[in-house]
Amino acid sequence: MRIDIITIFPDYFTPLDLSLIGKARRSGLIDVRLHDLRRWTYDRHHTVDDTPYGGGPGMVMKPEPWGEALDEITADADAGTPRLILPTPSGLPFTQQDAVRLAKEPWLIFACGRYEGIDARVAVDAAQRMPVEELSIGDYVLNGGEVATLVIVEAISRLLPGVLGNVESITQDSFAPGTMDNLVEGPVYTKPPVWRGHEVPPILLSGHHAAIDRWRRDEALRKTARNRPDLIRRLDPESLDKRDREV
Ligand SMILES: Nc1cc(-c2ccc3ccn(Cc4ccccc4)c3c2)n[nH]1
Repeated sequence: MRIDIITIFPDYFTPLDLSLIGKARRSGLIDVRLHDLRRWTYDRHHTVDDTPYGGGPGMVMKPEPWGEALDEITADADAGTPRLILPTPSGLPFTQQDAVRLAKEPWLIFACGRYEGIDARVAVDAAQRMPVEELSIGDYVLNGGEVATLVIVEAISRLLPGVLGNVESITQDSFAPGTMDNLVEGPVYTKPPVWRGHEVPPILLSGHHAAIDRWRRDEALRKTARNRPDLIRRLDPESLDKRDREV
């Protein structure tokens, strides 16, 4: 997968050199390219923002640098058609299902806005040449799109074949399609069996794998009901067996 990130703060993305994503980049599994938006400004101050039409507080990002940046980056015709991702508080909620869907894309471009956002015409113009998605990572306001882009890139990259050593752990993720659809995962434990007087639930040391799987599903249902009753309401009753309904 190719990922282009356009930002006025490229240093925000040094975390993508670390850990599993860093390893995936070095092995060529993911091709991440950072672009400083100011490269497409030509005035002495490399201006990327201006006052909002209609008045109001703050500044808006000018359309010209974005248009030229996207033109140059997408001119790389042999890489296929990219999908443009625009993090914004007003976007569609980004979910695990979106991560699964976007992990299948060959090329993503992330436009990291700042100030009060990017001139709306940038998304309209880009949509004439590629699919554009405005995505929110949650109902809180950040100062720009960089942190949201890091979140989305990590959620997608960990699903790419070869990035995580243990594929199994993906299927047991919270919200993972299939067994964990709309459930959060339950508690996890490791050695020692007793720590500060706290015991690991004996079932997990029993070796009875069917019973262990049952216990884990019960705990996932309990934790989902406690922390995410909104997800319980979304559960397809067909996906619940008789035992589930007793939890
Ligand atoms: N889920 C999520 C995404 C963002 C986000 C993404 C990109 C930008 C670009 C500028 N801002 C600041 C901003 C403040 C207020 C109104 C609009 C924009 C951004 C915030 N916040 N929260």
